[in-house]
Amino acid sequence: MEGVDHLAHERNKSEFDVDAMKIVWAGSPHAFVVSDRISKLVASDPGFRKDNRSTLSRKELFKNTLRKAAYAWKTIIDLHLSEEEAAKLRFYVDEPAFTDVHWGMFIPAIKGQGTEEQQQKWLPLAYKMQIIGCYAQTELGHGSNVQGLETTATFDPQTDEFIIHSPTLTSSKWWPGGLGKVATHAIAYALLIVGGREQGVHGFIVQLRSLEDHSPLPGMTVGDIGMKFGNGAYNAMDNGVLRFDHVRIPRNQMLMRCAQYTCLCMPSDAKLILEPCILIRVSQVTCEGKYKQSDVPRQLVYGAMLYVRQTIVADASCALSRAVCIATRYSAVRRQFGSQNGGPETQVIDYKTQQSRLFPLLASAYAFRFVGEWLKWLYADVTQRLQANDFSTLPEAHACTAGLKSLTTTATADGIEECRKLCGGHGYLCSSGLPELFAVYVPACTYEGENTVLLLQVARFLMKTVSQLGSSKKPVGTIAYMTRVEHLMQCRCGVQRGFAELSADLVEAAVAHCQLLVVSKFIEKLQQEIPGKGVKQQLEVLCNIYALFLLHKHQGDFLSTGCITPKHAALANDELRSLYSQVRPNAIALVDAFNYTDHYLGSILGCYDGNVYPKLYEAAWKDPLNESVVPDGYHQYIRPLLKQEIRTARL
Ligand SMILES: CC/C=C\C/C=C\C/C=C\CCCC(=O)SCCNC(=O)CCNC(=O)[C@H](O)C(C)(C)COP(=O)(O)OP(=O)(O)OC[C@H]1O[C@@H](n2cnc3c(N)ncnc32)[C@H](O)[C@@H]1OP(=O)(O)O
Ligand SMILES: Cc1cc2nc3c(=O)[nH]c(=O)nc-3n(C[C@H](O)[C@H](O)[C@H](O)COP(=O)(O)OP(=O)(O)OC[C@H]3O[C@@H](n4cnc5c(N)ncnc54)[C@H](O)[C@@H]3O)c2cc1C
Repeated sequence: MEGVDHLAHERNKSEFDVDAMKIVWAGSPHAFVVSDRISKLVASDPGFRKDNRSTLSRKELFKNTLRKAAYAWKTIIDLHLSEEEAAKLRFYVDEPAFTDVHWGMFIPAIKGQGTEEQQQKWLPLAYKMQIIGCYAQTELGHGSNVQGLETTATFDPQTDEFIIHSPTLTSSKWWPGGLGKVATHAIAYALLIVGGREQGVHGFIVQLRSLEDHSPLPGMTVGDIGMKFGNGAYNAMDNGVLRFDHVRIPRNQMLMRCAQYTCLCMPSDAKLILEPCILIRVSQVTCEGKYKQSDVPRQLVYGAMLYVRQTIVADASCALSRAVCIATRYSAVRRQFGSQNGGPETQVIDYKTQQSRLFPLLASAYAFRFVGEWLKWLYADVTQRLQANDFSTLPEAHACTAGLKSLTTTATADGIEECRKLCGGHGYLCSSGLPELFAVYVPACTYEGENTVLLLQVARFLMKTVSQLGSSKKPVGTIAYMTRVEHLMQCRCGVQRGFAELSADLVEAAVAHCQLLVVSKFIEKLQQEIPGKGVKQQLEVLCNIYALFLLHKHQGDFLSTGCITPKHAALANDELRSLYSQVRPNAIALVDAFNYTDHYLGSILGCYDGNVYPKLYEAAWKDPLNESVVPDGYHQYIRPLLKQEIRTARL
């Protein structure tokens, strides 16, 4: 019945202060208040409904997304929402759209790689959405290998312009979100060519479409790359294709914070030659044409990717927690087998197999939340250091963002699929919310750095650390523990056998390094002051589940390396079962702490009141296929089949 909480009996079992845990999950009392208010605002506004998405064609879906983006922007303006509140509104609207890339990549790239002048010119336009931006780096032929990008930006000293060109089919920009139909501007990454010399890949602000009639500007061939995985909401995103035909842009549209090309003061008869002049080191090119080679890492050009990767880790905890919330609530509602003397059947959440599959994912959602908080701090710290020309932590920041992005997105994608399976057949219904959540989420394992490619970066960082063991450069920060692997030094010559040869094993080592990072940050979180009755105790249980689940999963490695004995392994498994029993009475309260509205969850199986079956039944009849009792096509195809005369004796 409506209005009845079918999960009340579960909520009454809770042994901790759920409201206090909601604040821990949100990050602070302020963050909770903002999230709670904005999520309810979105949920209560029919303009943001999303329950009809699965019945729309791609063009209808896309147009509806444009409508929602415009409606969201109007809501932000009308309600005078802050940047924080606006970001929360876009989050709870929960619609993959061009705005994700505009706010999540285009603006951060200008902030991170634009000079002060460039920021002053372009950011006000972008913040007011008077231009809509996309991040055009990937090409048809290259995505992972950024240095292999083929788009060229050739400097023309005669006109003080860059000529942007797509020299080959494979140099076509391919995948950038928002590019296909909406973006008016792009940050296009291209190989800079100055005076015939290649100067590496840099970012350039390029206008794509007219601000008057939205038509592509001369020299631009641009469109959408077509339908993507499943029929999910990601098809509302216009990932595009773009070819440049000798498009000219002013020199001041090259993002120059990491590099600047200035005119040399040369005798008038000399050809103007431009050399990179890295502003950060204020290594101005002198009038005599002297240029001090700077040691600023060229990878500062990759700054936007560092930023997005750390946001993706936070996103992983959100996506995984959504799936776990659905599967946990449904596991408490669903009963199957186990009836005693005609009594109720057993809740599937009480089966040890269900607990052993579900509770590690619940623990992972919390673990990723906390490591995401730490990674946000690390990113802010490295950004501050860069301002002061301190590049010392940049390699570690790159390794951490790359590794944790890879680890958390893989675990989350796998976890969403596991949650679908934990819900049995009904998990395969769109009304469960899980198929769409999976379809929208899984590209996170690929975009912003393919996960294996990123783990190889972590492996490279670890091997570089090993190679420095014994030197005066002691490992610090997240690799400080490696001082305890001095024995690796002896086998260093083995390690030289070839990174490529060992890469599959090194990727596993990289995963282990990142798992250690997640566990250690969870432990550090528990060392903080955590208010609320029973809250810290619950988090300790979840931390132990996360760590012991990993120990169980990788038992072979721990045993074969002598890190644990078989006795330890047995004790760990026993403890894990005990921990599952401790979580069981608190499971519903632990997912309530995510504070998701039914609108945001978009799942009948995960609805707050647990009133699943009537809602499933009601939803079925809303499917367009049930608009007529006799389906279209019956008279044309089925009736002739049923009425056909059997002409051959054989049948
Ligand atoms: C939810 C997200 C929210 C908002 C986003 C909006 C919408 C969501 C939807 C989609 C977003 C996705 C958008 C995209 O996909 S954008 C395109 C992303 N593309 C990539 O990530 C490309 C991946 N490839 C790379 O990053 C690089 O090519 C590379 C693999 C790292 C190799 O680079 P390369 O130049 O060849 O360098 P190496 O020779 O491997 O290394 C040299 C040296 O540099 C160091 N390094 C590499 N990268 C970085 C970095 N980013 N920062 C700092 N340092 C870096 C590397 O460690 C090495 O150092 P050594 O000391 O070992 O020399
Ligand atoms: C939904 C979605 C949205 C996107 N949005 C954007 C966007 O807005 N802007 C943008 O610029 N791009 C975007 N991209 C593109 C995305 O960034 C790239 O697809 C991604 O970086 C992976 O690159 P790739 O496609 O070249 O993969 P590849 O590198 O071709 O990967 C193919 C396989 O090769 C393997 N591999 C590659 N190199 C190595 C190596 N050195 N050693 C071992 N194995 C290797 C990989 O592990 C993988 O298994 C998006 C992609 C998707 C799916």
